[in-house]
Amino acid sequence: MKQFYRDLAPWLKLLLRRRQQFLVGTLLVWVTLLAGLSLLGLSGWFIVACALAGVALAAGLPSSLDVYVPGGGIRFFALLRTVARYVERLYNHNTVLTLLADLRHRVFGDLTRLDDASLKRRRASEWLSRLTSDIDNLDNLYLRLLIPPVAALLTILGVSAFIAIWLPVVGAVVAVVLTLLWAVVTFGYGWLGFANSYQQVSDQEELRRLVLDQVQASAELLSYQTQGWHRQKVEQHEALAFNNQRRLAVKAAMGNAFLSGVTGCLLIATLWIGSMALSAEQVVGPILVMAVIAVLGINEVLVLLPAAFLKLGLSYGAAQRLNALKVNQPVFDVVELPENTEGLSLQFDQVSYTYPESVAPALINLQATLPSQARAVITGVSGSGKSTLAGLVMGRIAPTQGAIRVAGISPWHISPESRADHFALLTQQTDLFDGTLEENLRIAKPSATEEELWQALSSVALSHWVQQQPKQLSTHVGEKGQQLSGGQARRVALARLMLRDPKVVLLDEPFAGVDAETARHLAMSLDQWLSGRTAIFLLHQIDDVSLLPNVDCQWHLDGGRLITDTTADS
Ligand SMILES: Nc1ncnc2c1ncn2[C@@H]1O[C@H](COP(=O)(O)OP(=O)(O)OP(=O)(O)O)[C@@H](O)[C@H]1O
Repeated sequence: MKQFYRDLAPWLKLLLRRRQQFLVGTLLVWVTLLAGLSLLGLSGWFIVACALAGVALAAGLPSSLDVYVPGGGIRFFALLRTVARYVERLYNHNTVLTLLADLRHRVFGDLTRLDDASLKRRRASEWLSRLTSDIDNLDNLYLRLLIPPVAALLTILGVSAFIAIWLPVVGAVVAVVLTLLWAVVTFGYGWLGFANSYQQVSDQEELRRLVLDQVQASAELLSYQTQGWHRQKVEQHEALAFNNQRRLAVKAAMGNAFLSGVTGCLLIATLWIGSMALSAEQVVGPILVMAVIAVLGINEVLVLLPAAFLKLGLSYGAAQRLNALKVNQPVFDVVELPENTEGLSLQFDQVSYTYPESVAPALINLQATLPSQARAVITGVSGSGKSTLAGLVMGRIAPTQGAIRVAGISPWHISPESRADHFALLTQQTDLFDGTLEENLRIAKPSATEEELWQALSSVALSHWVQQQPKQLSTHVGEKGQQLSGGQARRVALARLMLRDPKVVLLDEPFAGVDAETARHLAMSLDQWLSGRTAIFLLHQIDDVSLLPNVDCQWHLDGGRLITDTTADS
């Protein structure tokens, strides 16, 4: 129970920061419910009173009835119910949208503070579901699990007190039975459906993952003729998830049946006790009818609670998953690198890095120094740790041991803005947006002139090709640059990088995917552009030394260890 509260507490605190809206929203729901019940009760009273007055007159007995006051009351409650419901919907929807914004802001903030290794541990679709369905489930906490039960309890107490004015015993019975019923359909049902609804969170995520795999990897599955095997996996999981949902639906149906059963019995009890009071002339007929109709209407107040509380596990599961985003988030003061620095030196001091959930370290005791404005080439076979090293230098992950320093400062501690200004990395994977060439280039420098864009394209031997395109700079590159060849897309990424003015540059396989002549062109452009910057080339092997002029250090990564004794002076 303690753990349950601890997991939900941060989100409840966030929701209750808007407690004023919560109170007004609850009050509006309460007024709407009371107006509805009052309308029902008063109408019942009025119809019976009219009928009795009519019967008395028909029997020749003197009888009178003031129809104006109750008639006015009925109109008042009818209007109040409509207006209160309208205002309540407007107000609570506004509150819910504000809360959604609060929640998204908080979760998005947590996501942006995650390091590369944590981000890579999950798929983009999983992060998306944190931002969408998990947040919606937490939002339900407010909309379905906080406001309705409070409004329902207040209504129960209000109706019981109202009945007790004429029928104290009935009022007491109604209060006790409905309060117990309220406890059962809230706490009891929360407990009853917890395991199933908690399971539903992971079921949905797993199902989404499997279906996405089925679609995304359809080409591979088709070529290996294994789409049936994978579809079977999806179907098996779907069946499990469906079973779980069915159990939850059965519980919800049983909950409603139980609720109707208890309120039905309460209605009979009210009628029975009230009839005894009527025959003892303690109460008049119309009042008894009003009490019975009020009890009848109370069903409406409670009817949504069982289904909402059966899904408590959904909100709890979502809270737990979102809480996990905060784990390992470091707390430190970020620093800025000086604006106009000439160059930045790099120092690795016994740096080791082990990925979370990995046993073997990816990098072991790296010891090296790269002076400011110097160039290094680091070679290493696939899996030797080159990308990990790049992630460390870029400050995307922090060393698990040792220290890495850029101009004496740990990159991990440098602000993201300052890092973006001073550091640049060309990764092996090309990330282009589904837009035009110009839009993709301007991401690096929105204020770039057209001349600068052409210059950058010319540096990567693409200007000629772009000039031949009908739309030139407005040529669409497609999603992830799919309308370009692999080599062209990488060159666009390189041109984008060259539009900036970073002091530390890391180039992961800059010559991959291009022919020998283009590679020479790139090497020449890079040589000029890298002058005055500190640079590291990350390569599997050196195929052509002439592509790497002016290299000061040549290092080799072997199984995560850096061998620095191969010094080149070209
Ligand atoms: N996100 C990750 N989680 C766990 N282990 C990882 C992760 N990324 C890389 N590794 C492991 O770390 C080691 C170094 O990987 P890294 O990607 O740095 O190698 P690399 O030299 O860049 O390889 P390549 O040339 O193929 O890109 C490998 O053993 C790899 O399995």
